[in-house]
Amino acid sequence: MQLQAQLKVGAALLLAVAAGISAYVFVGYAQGYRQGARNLQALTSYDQVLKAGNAISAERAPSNILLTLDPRAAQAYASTRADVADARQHTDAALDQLDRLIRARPEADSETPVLARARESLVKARADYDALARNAPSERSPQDLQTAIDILIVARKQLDPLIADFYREAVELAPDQAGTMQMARILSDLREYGGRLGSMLVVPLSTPEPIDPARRVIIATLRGRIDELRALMLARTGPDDQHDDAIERMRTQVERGFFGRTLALVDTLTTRSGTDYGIRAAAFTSQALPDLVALEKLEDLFVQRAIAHVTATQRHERVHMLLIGAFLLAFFLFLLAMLRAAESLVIRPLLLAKNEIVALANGDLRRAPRAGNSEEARALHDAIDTLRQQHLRSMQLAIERDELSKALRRQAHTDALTGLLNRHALEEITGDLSAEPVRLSKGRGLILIDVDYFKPINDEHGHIVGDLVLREVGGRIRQLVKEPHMAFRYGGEEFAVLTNGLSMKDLCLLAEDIRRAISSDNIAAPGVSTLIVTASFGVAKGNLAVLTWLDLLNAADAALYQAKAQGRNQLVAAPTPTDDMQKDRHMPGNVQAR
Ligand SMILES: Nc1nc2c(ncn2[C@@H]2O[C@H](COP(=O)(O)OP(=O)(O)OP(=O)(O)O)[C@@H](O)[C@H]2O)c(=O)[nH]1
Repeated sequence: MQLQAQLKVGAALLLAVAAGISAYVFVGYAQGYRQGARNLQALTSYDQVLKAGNAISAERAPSNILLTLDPRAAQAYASTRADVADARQHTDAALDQLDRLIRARPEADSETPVLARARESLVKARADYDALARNAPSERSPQDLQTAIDILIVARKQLDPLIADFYREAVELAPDQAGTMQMARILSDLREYGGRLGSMLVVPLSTPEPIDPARRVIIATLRGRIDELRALMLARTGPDDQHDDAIERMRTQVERGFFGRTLALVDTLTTRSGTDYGIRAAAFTSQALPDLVALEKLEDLFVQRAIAHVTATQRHERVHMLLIGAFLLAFFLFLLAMLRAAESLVIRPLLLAKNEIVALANGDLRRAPRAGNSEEARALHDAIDTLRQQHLRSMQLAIERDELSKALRRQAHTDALTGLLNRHALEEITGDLSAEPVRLSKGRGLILIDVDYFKPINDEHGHIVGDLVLREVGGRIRQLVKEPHMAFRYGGEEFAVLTNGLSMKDLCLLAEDIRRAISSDNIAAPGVSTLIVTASFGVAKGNLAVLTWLDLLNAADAALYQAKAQGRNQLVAAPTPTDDMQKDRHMPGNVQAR
């Protein structure tokens, strides 16, 4: 597999593993987050049902005060009526909000019957209150007053199952907040029992009349219940309880107000046997109300603390989910960057290096553009450069060797004295004449030239002059022999001209030109005034009788021999089958057929 593909597969595997681990952790946090959302919903419902309960409880205070007022005392009556209207509006809003929360829950599809019953009781209680309030105080029977008060208490009681349900649900979902929520419930109960306790005194105080035994039993029961709740509250407040300044301040206020002042007043009033209570119902209610409100506030502080805790946990889970997502994204980008870096730092330089090496092997010595700045890429390119230098050197060496061998060849084929090709060169063309005869191509012709009476020149003028004569004769031959014909020094004072494509007639004309060129001019030599040499020529051409190089040489040699024999300074053409018939007609000047 290619390195690039391997890297991609590796990166994909790494990404898959990272994604798997992240997904596992992410799912954990997501579950926590969802759980947090459910906890928050449960806590919000619990908070709202407590608020609704408190609202009904709170509605009692202005309603009870209204029952103590005379409609004719218009200002006080109207003001309290407005308070009642506000309280009712507050209760309705709280119940509506609770209704909405219940409907928003996945399991609920309509208003709970509990809530419907609470609303019914409220409607009825409010109607009773309103009917009573319209009458003059003297026309309000204590019995009717108590009935209206009781119905309002019943309305509040209707919510108890809902409070219990939501409390249980909230504790189950967020057990770590159980203590806080229990505190809230205790405070809510305290607020209700405190309110009911006050309501039990409204009729005796407003009539006024002595507290009847039945009412005393109820008051004693409520008082006992309040003490129990207080004990429970104190038991729940341990040294490990979370410290919270706002809660502590409110707790102190509750201790002093509700448990101190209000309960002491209730206890004082309930121990009276006559009707001289020393305080009117409205004043009593107004005095007790802030302490009941403090209970509500303390309860709310506890619920809000639990909600804040769950919200913080949920935010924490969300931050973790975002962090995991960011990590995955960063990891993906990192892998992508690594892949790109590997491609530009490793793969591209490798591919370019491969191409460069292939080009080098094919003889392309050009430098390729460099790729990759890594030390390894540079080292690779340096190595290729070294290879290129070596390749260049060996190519130069090969060229030099080639030129040298050409020069040697030339040297081996050149006669040092005349500069003409030597006999060895001729034999390269004609082959080894002593071995198997080599067939001659038809157009070939040969002129053998032998300087006449050369020995006497040597003898008379010395070898140096003899050499000079040979050089001059060779030069005059070269002047006349052009491509494709070739001139050779055949040996000693003998020369040869090898022709190609010439007819016998042209061959003889060439030989005659050479003969005249040799003999026509004086050869200048130091110490010699007149030096004219002649030469004899034997001319032969491939024909029906001359089929091999040996035949050609023998034929030319025989013709030369004849030219010598006939007096020298002439040329003799070797006979051909056709030549026999036409010899006299075509032979130029000094030419004779043998
Ligand atoms: N200076 C010189 N003389 C050479 C060279 N090669 C051969 N010779 C001489 O050439 C002479 C050839 O003489 P011969 O073969 O007798 O021929 P000739 O004197 O030319 O007489 P014919 O060919 O019969 O006309 C010899 O004396 C050789 O020594 C050479 O390279 N330089």
